[in-house]
Amino acid sequence: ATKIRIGIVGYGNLGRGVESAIAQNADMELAGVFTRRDPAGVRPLGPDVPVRPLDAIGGFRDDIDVLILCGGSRSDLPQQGPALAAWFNTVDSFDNHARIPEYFQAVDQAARAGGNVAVISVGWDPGLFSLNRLFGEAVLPQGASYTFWGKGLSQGHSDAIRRVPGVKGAVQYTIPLDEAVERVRGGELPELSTREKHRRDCYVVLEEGADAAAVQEAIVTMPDYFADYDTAVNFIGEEQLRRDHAGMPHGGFVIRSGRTGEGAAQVMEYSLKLGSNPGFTSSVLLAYARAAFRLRQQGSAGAKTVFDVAPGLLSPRSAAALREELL
Ligand SMILES: NC(=O)C1=CN([C@@H]2O[C@H](COP(=O)(O)OP(=O)(O)OC[C@H]3O[C@@H](n4cnc5c(N)ncnc54)[C@H](OP(=O)(O)O)[C@@H]3O)[C@@H](O)[C@H]2O)C=CC1
Ligand SMILES: N[C@@H](C[C@H]1CC(C(=O)O)=NO1)C(=O)O
Repeated sequence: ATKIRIGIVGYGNLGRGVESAIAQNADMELAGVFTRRDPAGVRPLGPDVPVRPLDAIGGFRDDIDVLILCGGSRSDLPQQGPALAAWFNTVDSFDNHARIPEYFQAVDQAARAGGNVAVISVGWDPGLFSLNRLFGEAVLPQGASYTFWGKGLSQGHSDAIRRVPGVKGAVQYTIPLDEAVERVRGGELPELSTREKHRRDCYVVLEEGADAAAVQEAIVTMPDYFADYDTAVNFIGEEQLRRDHAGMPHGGFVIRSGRTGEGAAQVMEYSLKLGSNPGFTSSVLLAYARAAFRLRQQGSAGAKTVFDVAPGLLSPRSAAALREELL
Protein backbone atom coordinates (compact mmCIF):
# COMPACT_ATOMS: atom_id res chain seq x y z
CA ALA A 1 0.00 0.00 0.00
CA THR A 2 1.23 3.49 -0.74
CA LYS A 3 2.16 5.56 2.29
CA ILE A 4 0.50 8.78 3.40
CA ARG A 5 2.89 11.59 2.35
CA ILE A 6 3.30 14.10 5.19
CA GLY A 7 4.58 17.67 4.85
CA ILE A 8 5.79 19.65 7.89
CA VAL A 9 5.21 23.42 7.94
CA GLY A 10 7.39 25.15 10.50
CA TYR A 11 10.38 23.44 12.07
CA GLY A 12 10.38 24.03 15.81
CA ASN A 13 9.58 21.75 18.75
CA LEU A 14 6.46 20.37 17.07
CA GLY A 15 8.14 20.15 13.65
CA ARG A 16 10.94 18.03 15.11
CA GLY A 17 8.39 15.96 17.02
CA VAL A 18 6.40 15.21 13.88
CA GLU A 19 9.57 14.18 12.04
CA SER A 20 10.38 11.70 14.82
CA ALA A 21 6.77 10.46 15.08
CA ILE A 22 6.56 9.59 11.35
CA ALA A 23 9.16 6.85 11.89
CA GLN A 24 6.70 5.19 14.32
CA ASN A 25 3.89 5.05 11.75
CA ALA A 26 4.49 2.46 9.02
CA ASP A 27 1.72 3.90 6.82
CA MET A 28 3.35 7.35 6.62
CA GLU A 29 6.42 8.98 5.06
CA LEU A 30 7.94 12.46 5.27
CA ALA A 31 7.67 14.34 1.96
CA GLY A 32 9.52 17.40 3.23
CA VAL A 33 9.89 20.34 5.62
CA PHE A 34 8.84 23.89 4.73
CA THR A 35 10.20 26.87 6.63
CA ARG A 36 10.00 30.69 6.52
CA ARG A 37 13.70 30.84 7.46
CA ASP A 38 16.63 30.19 5.15
CA PRO A 39 16.41 26.40 4.50
CA ALA A 40 20.20 26.17 4.75
CA GLY A 41 19.89 27.09 8.44
CA VAL A 42 17.29 24.43 9.29
CA ARG A 43 18.69 21.00 10.21
CA PRO A 44 16.21 18.10 10.27
CA LEU A 45 17.00 15.15 12.55
CA GLY A 46 17.14 12.59 9.74
CA PRO A 47 19.37 12.44 6.65
CA ASP A 48 18.16 13.48 3.19
CA VAL A 49 15.07 15.36 4.43
CA PRO A 50 14.24 18.07 1.86
CA VAL A 51 13.92 21.53 3.46
CA ARG A 52 12.28 24.14 1.27
CA PRO A 53 11.08 27.73 1.54
CA LEU A 54 7.44 27.93 2.61
CA ASP A 55 6.87 30.35 -0.28
CA ALA A 56 7.51 27.46 -2.71
CA ILE A 57 4.96 25.06 -1.17
CA GLY A 58 2.35 25.67 -3.89
CA GLY A 59 4.51 23.64 -6.26
CA PHE A 60 4.23 20.52 -4.07
CA ARG A 61 0.47 20.02 -4.03
CA ASP A 62 0.78 16.71 -5.93
CA ASP A 63 3.57 15.47 -3.63
CA ILE A 64 1.85 15.84 -0.26
CA ASP A 65 -1.29 14.15 1.11
CA VAL A 66 -1.49 15.96 4.47
CA LEU A 67 0.36 19.03 5.81
CA ILE A 68 1.01 19.22 9.56
CA LEU A 69 1.04 22.91 10.53
CA CYS A 70 3.60 23.28 13.34
CA GLY A 71 3.58 27.06 13.64
CA GLY A 72 2.76 29.02 16.76
CA SER A 73 -0.91 29.59 17.58
CA ARG A 74 -0.44 33.18 18.71
CA SER A 75 0.62 34.61 15.35
CA ASP A 76 1.58 31.94 12.79
CA LEU A 77 -1.49 29.71 12.46
CA PRO A 78 -4.09 32.51 12.17
CA GLN A 79 -2.46 33.34 8.83
CA GLN A 80 -1.02 29.95 7.80
CA GLY A 81 -4.07 27.84 8.66
CA PRO A 82 -6.53 29.37 6.17
CA ALA A 83 -3.83 30.03 3.54
CA LEU A 84 -2.66 26.40 3.45
CA ALA A 85 -6.09 24.76 3.83
CA ALA A 86 -6.97 26.30 0.46
CA TRP A 87 -4.31 24.09 -1.17
CA PHE A 88 -3.75 21.05 1.08
CA ASN A 89 -5.39 18.74 3.58
CA THR A 90 -4.07 20.06 6.90
CA VAL A 91 -3.89 19.21 10.60
CA ASP A 92 -2.92 21.80 13.21
CA SER A 93 -2.73 22.25 16.98
CA PHE A 94 -4.32 25.71 17.23
CA ASP A 95 -4.77 26.20 20.97
CA ASN A 96 -5.89 29.77 21.58
CA HIS A 97 -9.22 28.53 22.99
CA ALA A 98 -10.90 31.96 22.96
CA ARG A 99 -10.21 32.31 19.22
CA ILE A 100 -11.13 28.77 18.07
CA PRO A 101 -14.61 29.71 16.71
CA GLU A 102 -13.26 32.45 14.42
CA TYR A 103 -10.27 30.30 13.40
CA PHE A 104 -12.62 27.41 12.55
CA GLN A 105 -14.68 29.68 10.30
CA ALA A 106 -11.66 31.07 8.45
CA VAL A 107 -10.13 27.62 7.89
CA ASP A 108 -13.49 26.08 6.95
CA GLN A 109 -14.10 28.70 4.24
CA ALA A 110 -10.65 28.09 2.73
CA ALA A 111 -10.80 24.28 2.99
CA ARG A 112 -14.25 24.08 1.39
CA ALA A 113 -13.16 26.38 -1.45
CA GLY A 114 -10.12 24.15 -2.04
CA GLY A 115 -11.98 20.84 -1.56
CA ASN A 116 -9.69 19.90 1.35
CA VAL A 117 -10.08 18.52 4.87
CA ALA A 118 -8.56 20.65 7.66
CA VAL A 119 -8.60 19.25 11.19
CA ILE A 120 -7.92 22.09 13.63
CA SER A 121 -7.01 22.27 17.33
CA VAL A 122 -5.54 18.76 17.54
CA GLY A 123 -3.27 17.75 20.43
CA TRP A 124 -4.09 17.20 24.06
CA ASP A 125 -5.65 20.50 25.08
CA PRO A 126 -7.35 21.30 22.88
CA GLY A 127 -7.62 17.74 21.59
CA LEU A 128 -7.75 14.61 23.78
CA PHE A 129 -8.74 16.61 26.87
CA SER A 130 -11.54 18.22 24.81
CA LEU A 131 -12.87 14.75 23.92
CA ASN A 132 -12.82 13.73 27.58
CA ARG A 133 -14.64 16.91 28.63
CA LEU A 134 -17.27 15.97 26.05
CA PHE A 135 -17.52 12.35 27.26
CA GLY A 136 -17.87 13.58 30.83
CA GLU A 137 -20.79 15.91 30.26
CA ALA A 138 -22.51 13.52 27.82
CA VAL A 139 -22.33 10.57 30.19
CA LEU A 140 -22.83 12.41 33.48
CA PRO A 141 -25.22 15.24 32.60
CA GLN A 142 -25.59 16.04 36.30
CA GLY A 143 -22.10 16.93 37.48
CA ALA A 144 -19.14 19.25 37.12
CA SER A 145 -15.99 19.08 34.98
CA TYR A 146 -12.51 20.30 35.84
CA THR A 147 -9.27 20.47 33.85
CA PHE A 148 -5.89 20.80 35.53
CA TRP A 149 -2.52 21.12 33.75
CA GLY A 150 1.03 20.65 35.03
CA LYS A 151 3.25 21.42 36.62
CA GLY A 152 4.78 21.56 33.13
CA LEU A 153 5.88 23.55 30.11
CA SER A 154 3.08 25.01 27.99
CA GLN A 155 4.32 25.34 24.43
CA GLY A 156 1.52 27.74 23.46
CA HIS A 157 2.28 30.10 26.32
CA SER A 158 6.05 29.80 25.75
CA ASP A 159 5.56 30.64 22.05
CA ALA A 160 3.33 33.58 22.96
CA ILE A 161 6.04 35.08 25.20
CA ARG A 162 8.69 34.58 22.52
CA ARG A 163 6.57 36.80 20.19
CA VAL A 164 6.76 39.78 22.58
CA PRO A 165 9.14 42.47 21.20
CA GLY A 166 12.41 42.41 23.16
CA VAL A 167 12.22 38.70 24.06
CA LYS A 168 15.09 36.53 22.81
CA GLY A 169 14.01 33.25 24.42
CA ALA A 170 11.37 32.06 26.92
CA VAL A 171 9.61 29.15 28.57
CA GLN A 172 6.41 29.09 30.65
CA TYR A 173 5.45 26.62 33.32
CA THR A 174 1.85 26.07 34.34
CA ILE A 175 1.31 25.20 38.00
CA PRO A 176 -1.99 23.81 39.33
CA LEU A 177 -3.02 25.28 42.72
CA ASP A 178 -3.04 22.54 45.37
CA GLU A 179 -6.08 23.86 47.24
CA ALA A 180 -8.20 23.77 44.07
CA VAL A 181 -7.08 20.23 43.19
CA GLU A 182 -7.76 19.02 46.76
CA ARG A 183 -11.27 20.52 46.78
CA VAL A 184 -12.08 18.88 43.44
CA ARG A 185 -10.62 15.52 44.44
CA GLY A 186 -12.55 15.75 47.69
CA GLY A 187 -15.78 15.77 45.67
CA GLU A 188 -16.78 19.29 46.75
CA LEU A 189 -17.75 20.34 43.16
CA PRO A 190 -16.42 23.88 43.81
CA GLU A 191 -16.97 26.93 41.58
CA LEU A 192 -13.39 27.93 40.67
CA SER A 193 -12.28 30.99 38.69
CA THR A 194 -9.43 30.71 36.19
CA ARG A 195 -7.13 32.42 38.69
CA GLU A 196 -8.08 29.94 41.44
CA LYS A 197 -7.00 26.89 39.41
CA HIS A 198 -3.50 27.65 38.03
CA ARG A 199 -0.67 30.13 38.22
CA ARG A 200 1.98 30.72 35.55
CA ASP A 201 5.80 31.03 35.91
CA CYS A 202 7.74 32.54 33.00
CA TYR A 203 11.52 32.48 32.41
CA VAL A 204 12.57 35.10 29.87
CA VAL A 205 15.84 35.98 28.12
CA LEU A 206 15.81 39.61 26.93
CA GLU A 207 17.26 40.94 23.70
CA GLU A 208 20.22 43.29 24.23
CA GLY A 209 18.89 46.66 25.43
CA ALA A 210 15.25 45.55 25.81
CA ASP A 211 13.09 47.22 28.49
CA ALA A 212 12.43 44.57 31.16
CA ALA A 213 9.48 46.43 32.71
CA ALA A 214 7.78 46.82 29.32
CA VAL A 215 8.30 43.12 28.50
CA GLN A 216 6.94 42.05 31.90
CA GLU A 217 3.86 44.26 31.45
CA ALA A 218 3.24 42.91 27.93
CA ILE A 219 3.33 39.33 29.27
CA VAL A 220 1.18 39.63 32.41
CA THR A 221 -1.54 41.65 30.64
CA MET A 222 -1.65 39.45 27.51
CA PRO A 223 -5.30 38.61 26.75
CA ASP A 224 -6.27 34.88 26.38
CA TYR A 225 -2.82 33.78 27.65
CA PHE A 226 -1.88 35.51 30.94
CA ALA A 227 -4.32 38.30 31.85
CA ASP A 228 -6.59 36.01 33.90
CA TYR A 229 -3.76 34.33 35.86
CA ASP A 230 -1.31 35.24 38.61
CA THR A 231 1.85 35.29 36.48
CA ALA A 232 5.49 35.58 37.61
CA VAL A 233 8.15 36.77 35.13
CA ASN A 234 11.76 35.78 35.90
CA PHE A 235 14.56 37.27 33.75
CA ILE A 236 17.48 34.88 33.19
CA GLY A 237 20.52 34.51 30.91
CA GLU A 238 20.61 32.58 27.65
CA GLU A 239 23.00 29.96 29.06
CA GLN A 240 20.71 29.39 32.06
CA LEU A 241 17.72 28.95 29.74
CA ARG A 242 19.61 26.36 27.70
CA ARG A 243 20.96 24.58 30.79
CA ASP A 244 17.93 24.55 33.11
CA HIS A 245 14.91 24.73 30.80
CA ALA A 246 15.53 22.48 27.80
CA GLY A 247 13.13 19.71 28.88
CA MET A 248 9.44 20.05 28.01
CA PRO A 249 7.58 17.75 30.36
CA HIS A 250 3.88 18.38 31.00
CA GLY A 251 0.62 16.64 31.74
CA GLY A 252 -2.60 17.04 33.62
CA PHE A 253 -6.07 15.57 33.95
CA VAL A 254 -9.74 16.03 33.15
CA ILE A 255 -12.19 14.98 35.86
CA ARG A 256 -16.00 14.73 35.73
CA SER A 257 -17.72 14.24 39.03
CA GLY A 258 -21.47 13.72 39.22
CA ARG A 259 -24.42 11.54 40.07
CA THR A 260 -26.38 9.19 37.79
CA GLY A 261 -30.18 8.97 37.80
CA GLU A 262 -30.51 6.58 40.74
CA GLY A 263 -28.31 8.86 42.81
CA ALA A 264 -25.01 7.03 42.78
CA ALA A 265 -21.87 9.19 42.89
CA GLN A 266 -19.73 8.67 39.77
CA VAL A 267 -16.26 10.02 38.87
CA MET A 268 -14.62 9.90 35.40
CA GLU A 269 -10.93 10.85 35.05
CA TYR A 270 -8.46 10.98 32.16
CA SER A 271 -4.85 11.87 32.88
CA LEU A 272 -1.59 12.42 30.96
CA LYS A 273 2.01 12.27 32.26
CA LEU A 274 4.18 13.57 29.40
CA GLY A 275 7.99 13.27 29.31
CA SER A 276 7.84 15.47 26.20
CA ASN A 277 4.92 17.76 25.45
CA PRO A 278 5.94 18.22 21.77
CA GLY A 279 6.68 14.54 21.34
CA PHE A 280 3.21 13.55 22.53
CA THR A 281 1.39 16.34 20.71
CA SER A 282 3.14 15.35 17.48
CA SER A 283 1.90 11.78 17.84
CA VAL A 284 -1.67 13.01 18.24
CA LEU A 285 -1.23 15.19 15.14
CA LEU A 286 -0.15 12.19 13.06
CA ALA A 287 -3.08 10.03 14.15
CA TYR A 288 -5.38 12.83 12.98
CA ALA A 289 -3.40 13.16 9.75
CA ARG A 290 -4.36 9.52 9.04
CA ALA A 291 -8.02 10.44 9.70
CA ALA A 292 -7.82 13.59 7.52
CA PHE A 293 -6.43 11.53 4.64
CA ARG A 294 -9.25 8.97 4.97
CA LEU A 295 -11.93 11.65 5.31
CA ARG A 296 -10.67 13.22 2.09
CA GLN A 297 -10.79 9.81 0.36
CA GLN A 298 -14.43 9.55 1.50
CA GLY A 299 -15.16 12.88 -0.25
CA SER A 300 -15.35 15.03 2.88
CA ALA A 301 -14.18 18.67 2.84
CA GLY A 302 -13.98 21.65 5.19
CA ALA A 303 -12.73 22.26 8.72
CA LYS A 304 -13.19 19.61 11.44
CA THR A 305 -12.44 19.45 15.11
CA VAL A 306 -11.70 16.31 17.14
CA PHE A 307 -15.43 16.21 17.91
CA ASP A 308 -16.16 15.60 14.21
CA VAL A 309 -13.69 12.75 13.60
CA ALA A 310 -14.84 9.17 14.22
CA PRO A 311 -12.22 7.54 16.48
CA GLY A 312 -11.87 4.50 14.22
CA LEU A 313 -10.34 6.73 11.52
CA LEU A 314 -7.37 7.40 13.84
CA SER A 315 -6.28 3.78 13.99
CA PRO A 316 -3.85 2.11 11.55
CA ARG A 317 -6.10 -0.96 11.87
CA SER A 318 -8.99 -1.43 9.44
CA ALA A 319 -12.57 -1.02 10.69
CA ALA A 320 -13.02 -4.80 10.56
CA ALA A 321 -9.80 -5.41 12.47
CA LEU A 322 -10.91 -2.92 15.13
CA ARG A 323 -14.14 -4.88 15.62
CA GLU A 324 -12.29 -8.21 15.77
CA GLU A 325 -9.25 -7.12 17.80
CA LEU A 326 -9.99 -4.05 19.92
CA LEU A 327 -13.69 -3.59 20.64
N1 LIG B 1 -3.24 21.52 21.24
C1 LIG B 1 -2.23 21.16 22.01
O1 LIG B 1 -2.38 20.29 22.89
C2 LIG B 1 -0.86 21.76 21.83
C3 LIG B 1 -0.65 22.82 20.96
N2 LIG B 1 0.62 23.33 20.78
C4 LIG B 1 0.80 24.45 19.84
O2 LIG B 1 1.97 24.23 19.06
C5 LIG B 1 2.51 25.51 18.75
C6 LIG B 1 3.95 25.38 18.31
O3 LIG B 1 4.74 25.04 19.45
P1 LIG B 1 6.33 24.88 19.29
O4 LIG B 1 6.64 23.91 18.20
O5 LIG B 1 6.85 24.63 20.66
O6 LIG B 1 6.78 26.35 18.81
P2 LIG B 1 8.25 26.81 18.32
O7 LIG B 1 8.46 28.15 18.89
O8 LIG B 1 9.23 25.71 18.56
O9 LIG B 1 8.05 26.95 16.74
C7 LIG B 1 7.08 27.81 16.21
C8 LIG B 1 7.59 28.27 14.85
O10 LIG B 1 8.69 29.15 15.05
C9 LIG B 1 9.69 28.94 14.02
N3 LIG B 1 10.94 28.63 14.70
C10 LIG B 1 11.26 27.49 15.35
N4 LIG B 1 12.50 27.56 15.86
C11 LIG B 1 12.98 28.79 15.51
C12 LIG B 1 14.21 29.48 15.73
N5 LIG B 1 15.20 28.90 16.41
N6 LIG B 1 14.35 30.71 15.21
C13 LIG B 1 13.33 31.29 14.53
N7 LIG B 1 12.13 30.69 14.29
C14 LIG B 1 11.98 29.47 14.78
C15 LIG B 1 9.22 27.77 13.15
O11 LIG B 1 8.70 28.26 11.92
P3 LIG B 1 9.70 28.41 10.64
O12 LIG B 1 10.39 27.06 10.48
O13 LIG B 1 8.76 28.74 9.51
O14 LIG B 1 10.65 29.49 10.99
C16 LIG B 1 8.12 27.13 14.00
O15 LIG B 1 7.08 26.58 13.24
C17 LIG B 1 2.31 26.30 20.02
O16 LIG B 1 2.23 27.70 19.74
C18 LIG B 1 0.99 25.77 20.56
O17 LIG B 1 -0.04 26.65 20.23
C19 LIG B 1 1.72 22.80 21.45
C20 LIG B 1 1.53 21.77 22.34
C21 LIG B 1 0.23 21.19 22.61
N1 LIG C 1 -1.87 23.79 24.39
C1 LIG C 1 -1.02 23.49 25.54
C2 LIG C 1 -1.38 22.10 26.04
C3 LIG C 1 -2.05 22.22 27.40
C4 LIG C 1 -1.09 22.81 28.42
C5 LIG C 1 -1.79 24.02 28.86
C6 LIG C 1 -1.24 24.95 29.88
O1 LIG C 1 -0.20 24.60 30.46
O2 LIG C 1 -1.87 26.04 30.05
N2 LIG C 1 -2.92 24.17 28.22
O3 LIG C 1 -3.16 23.18 27.35
C7 LIG C 1 0.46 23.65 25.16
O4 LIG C 1 0.70 24.46 24.25
O5 LIG C 1 1.32 23.00 25.77
